[in-house]
Amino acid sequence: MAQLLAHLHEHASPQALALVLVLFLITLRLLTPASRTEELLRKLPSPPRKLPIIGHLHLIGSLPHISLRDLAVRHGPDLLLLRLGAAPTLVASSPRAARAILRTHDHVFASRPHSAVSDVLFYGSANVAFAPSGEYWRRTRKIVATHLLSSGKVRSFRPAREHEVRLVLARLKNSIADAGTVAMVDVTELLSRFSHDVICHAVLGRLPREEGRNKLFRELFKTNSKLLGGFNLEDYFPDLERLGIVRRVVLAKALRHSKRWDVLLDELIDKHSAEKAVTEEEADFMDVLLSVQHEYKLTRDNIKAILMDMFAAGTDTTFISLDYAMAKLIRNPQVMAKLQAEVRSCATEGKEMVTEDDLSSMSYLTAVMKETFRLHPSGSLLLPHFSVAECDIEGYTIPSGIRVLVNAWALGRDNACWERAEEFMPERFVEGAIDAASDYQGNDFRLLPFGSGRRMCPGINFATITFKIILANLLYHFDWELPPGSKGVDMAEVFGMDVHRKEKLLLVPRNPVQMN
Ligand code: HEM
Repeated sequence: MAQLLAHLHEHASPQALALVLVLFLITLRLLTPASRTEELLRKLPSPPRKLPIIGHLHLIGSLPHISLRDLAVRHGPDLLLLRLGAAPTLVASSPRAARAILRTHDHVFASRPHSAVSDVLFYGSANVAFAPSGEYWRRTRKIVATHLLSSGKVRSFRPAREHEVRLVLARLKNSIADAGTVAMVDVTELLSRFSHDVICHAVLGRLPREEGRNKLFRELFKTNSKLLGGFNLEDYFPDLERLGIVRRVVLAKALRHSKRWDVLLDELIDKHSAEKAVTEEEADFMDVLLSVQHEYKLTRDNIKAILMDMFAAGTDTTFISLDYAMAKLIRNPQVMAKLQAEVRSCATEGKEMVTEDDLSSMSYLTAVMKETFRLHPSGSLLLPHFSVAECDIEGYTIPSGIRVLVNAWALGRDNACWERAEEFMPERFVEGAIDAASDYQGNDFRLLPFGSGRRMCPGINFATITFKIILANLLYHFDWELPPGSKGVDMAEVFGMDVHRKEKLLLVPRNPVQMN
């Protein structure tokens, strides 16, 4: 069969190839008797209009977090089973269901489904984020949580973050000086570059900053996101992978791309190994990983996969949240004014910049951040989880081997959980308000931008301090407006690896008239 498909791929039209695949999959399905898994799945709430082969895939639009919320409202508000191709996928859309999956039965759902693209990009899914649960994942997660992203290590990167903030401020001041009249700034690009540079600094900070290296990382990472975020046929039709042509056809691009990463990471590891030892405070992520390599039995490929994870998990997520925050502030001038007043009140005369010491007294800044996470969690469906045993939830038995999505986006907008759920209202989180006690640390199952439980994001401290320090400084130093003639901020979204705004955020920064 594999040979036949390879032959067809060379010589036949795409339509003929598709027809052969469809016939093959139908035959395979008809020949397979209904299993216990299938019997359990049939009891779960599921939308009608399932089509042969593709199942419910046609019901998932270009913005899956929205389609899934709408399907849940109609057919399964807590749990909903979808047949996405050959991959049964359970969607949790209520705080109760999210709690059952991420807390009560966390040990059952803490694995990840297999992804052929991730296998290629991350040296056999040897990164933390896509590794299946088990001894390797526990070991690498421990390294990341205790050595790279512990609160002490995150604090030690304070000079690096403040350095990157200063570079952004200098760039903005130059744009204003150069423009003479109105300096239009691509804020989306500015924030994306900042988030990447902060991670590059943390990962490789000890090496001299080479011209163009961070840009190369940004380019490489963009392709990663496209490859991981796209519709990967083999994730929904695992039979195709077993036929062997997937590797040759579908994954060819991922293979070529992974070679570029491999060369770059090898070069950087060699440079680090050649340098003499550094103190604990000076050590960047690469130093730390090399220093624990033997203790944790890491191969060179393991180290590369973990390093790539830092870029993959830590850059777009942070910049997308910042981009939404700025967009929301522009659309809500009274919130912008209130936040700006708080940030500026911390400034003593002639203060060069807001520092991380100042942030602890800015409670409204924290409220704005929470509200941004509530409405726009960049990982709208978290990362997919995977069940490794049977377990009972809400009167249903969920079989082993099922993909599970938690719709964090839907939780944050649930009218039954939040007052005026669709409104950007940071006031809900300030002291004395109804949701003041709510946090994003995985304890409030209405607000899960970082997930909860064993697979919860280990980068929360890194992400939130990065978010606050740049936002506070952007508002401290500049007043922000839409460019003349602009019709407003377009909030249209695109779904990829993360959900993000489609259009660039173009704004005009102005030096404030007077600062108190
Ligand atoms: C605003 C920024 C961020 C958001 C919204 C975010 C969100 C998330 C989410 C939703 C998950 C998946 C949780 C699950 O599957 O249940 C995750 C996993 C992860 N994040 Fe973050 N993240 C952010 C920043 C970061 C940063 C800065 C880093 C590291 C530098 C990081 C490292 C990771 C890693 C390694 C995982 C995989 C954990 C595992 O599978 O065990 N994240 N993040």
